[in-house]
Amino acid sequence: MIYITRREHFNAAHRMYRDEWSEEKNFEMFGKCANPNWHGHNYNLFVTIKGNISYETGYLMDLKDLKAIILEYVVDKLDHKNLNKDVDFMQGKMASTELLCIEIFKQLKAPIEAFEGVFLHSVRLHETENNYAEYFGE
Ligand SMILES: Nc1nc2c(c(=O)[nH]1)N=C([C@H](O)[C@H](O)COP(=O)(O)OP(=O)(O)OP(=O)(O)O)CN2
Ligand SMILES: [Zn+2]
Repeated sequence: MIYITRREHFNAAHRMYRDEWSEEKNFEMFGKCANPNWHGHNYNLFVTIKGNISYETGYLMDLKDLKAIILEYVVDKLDHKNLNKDVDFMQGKMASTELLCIEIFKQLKAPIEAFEGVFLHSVRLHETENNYAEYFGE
């Protein structure tokens, strides 16, 4: 069993708030992240797959194929978008690092695992230099 990781990058805007809460309650819970003026992050995404190497190619999976999947199913949907409004798989969800990380994992699992013998191990999402979430599936 070998693990290999591909890093991708996207920029996105968001705001932490709940519509049904008052402005005061949102600020109490989320502080500056509730500011009605949206703010953005430069997200770094690390996708780790696992499986057995083909000794013919030396590859677990061609990283060009992994890149294409991440771009099609995740990055193209998130880059330069508003996470609260524009992203189909984030509709009705809080735009936190944790939930975004879980949803990205769900987006990637099937297309990656369509490759024989390849499994999605984890998704790690860095929101800032200091904060990241990591999800290994259920
Ligand atoms: N559990 C979570 N807590 C917070 C999240 C999150 O997704 N999950 N997100 C935020 C905000 O998005 C916020 O914008 C983070 O930015 P910031 O506070 O500037 O980031 P840093 O922690 O890296 O900066 P410091 O200077 O260390 O505050 C907040 N919380
Ligand atoms: Zn933020």
